[in-house]
Amino acid sequence: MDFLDIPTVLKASALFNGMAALAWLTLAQLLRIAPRAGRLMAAAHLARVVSQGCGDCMAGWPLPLRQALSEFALLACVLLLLLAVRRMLRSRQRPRDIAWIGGVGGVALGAGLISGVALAPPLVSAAAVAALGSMAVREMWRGIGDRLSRPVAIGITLPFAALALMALVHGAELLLVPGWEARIREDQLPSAARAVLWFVVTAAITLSLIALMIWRLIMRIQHLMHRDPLTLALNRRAFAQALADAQAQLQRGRGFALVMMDIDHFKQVNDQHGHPAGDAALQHCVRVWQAGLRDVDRLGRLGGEEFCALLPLAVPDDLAAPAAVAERLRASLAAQPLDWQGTALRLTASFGVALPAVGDGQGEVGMARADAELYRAKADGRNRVCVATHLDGRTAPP
Ligand SMILES: Nc1nc2c(ncn2[C@@H]2O[C@H](COP(=O)(O)OP(=O)(O)OP(=O)(O)O)[C@@H](O)[C@H]2O)c(=O)[nH]1
Repeated sequence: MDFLDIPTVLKASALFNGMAALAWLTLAQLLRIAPRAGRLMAAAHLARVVSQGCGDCMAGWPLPLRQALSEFALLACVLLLLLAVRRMLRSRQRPRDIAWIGGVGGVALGAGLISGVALAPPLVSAAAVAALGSMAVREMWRGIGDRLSRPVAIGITLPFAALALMALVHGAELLLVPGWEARIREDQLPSAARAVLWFVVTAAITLSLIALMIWRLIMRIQHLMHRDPLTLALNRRAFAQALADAQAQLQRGRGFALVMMDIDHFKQVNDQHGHPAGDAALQHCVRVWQAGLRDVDRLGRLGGEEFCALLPLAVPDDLAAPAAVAERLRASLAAQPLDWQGTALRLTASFGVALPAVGDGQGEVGMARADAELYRAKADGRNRVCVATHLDGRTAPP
């Protein structure tokens, strides 16, 4: 690479990392987009600048000081990067493992620098970067592997795999290729090709994190579009879409049931305890019901205190299964009063269960039948489940 000299590459890399840190800070502080992950990424980029000797602004500094700063900054950079990945993926994993690797790596680095064995610090750094890089690959894959298309997930994960691999290869060459110790002692710069490769990997990692952030934003927007803001159940429009999709599946033999539910005497909660208590009651009911439903079930808020659950069925015509689910939901709500400012508010709800009709594009027939059963449950005294008596919803609506 005759057209590129190493100091130029290092300066370009320092400039890129400085600007990337500024961009992440702007996103985090001014726009409040992924603020914690953004701050961690900004710190990681600044650590990267230090690890590369800030372009060549440390040129006049004593070699041991430069080496110590560079190795510790590289370790810090990769630690911060992994923390940022976890924040971006909203991982609940505690950072204890990262703290351990950071602590052990830091002590080993310190010992290596003090020992005067020239190969020790870069070897420790390479091992730590390889370990942290592979952790990032594993976590990235766990977080997005089955939520994004395969090529996109591979593309986003690849730079972290490249980081781990390059650190491994560097560790191996330190051990196996003669002459490295002398090069480190004489403070020889890496080749231009090597410097460019590291620069490209750093830039690719930044792009991966940006892609992750955009994906998170899209997920957030979709969440806001599809969810009722108070209870986080599906909103009416999203539920209608889920129902239309389920109706389409019904043609292919995949059955489902509708469970319409309505909180009993909800107006009294508002009237006696105030609107905030009513809001808390709605949230409480959804919490209790969601806990009793499976991941494949969809719970939607149709409006006010009326909800509907769509339950995919293993056996298409089996009304007994959704009836049992509705009974369980009824019983669990009745058994778990809401604690409202020290007062136990006993809440109950009425349920109507029905099967959908084939060929009913938007599912209106099934909804009407479940609604009729709900009406019956209210009329029969509330806090009960009523199930459509005519089981064959496919051919003859009642
Ligand atoms: N706090 C709160 N109240 C709401 C919300 N949406 C609707 N409501 C109230 O829900 C109440 C519904 O009352 P009704 O339709 O009379 O039903 P109910 O009192 O539950 O009586 P039954 O259904 O017959 O048992 C009304 O007072 C609405 O103002 C909301 O988002 N928050």
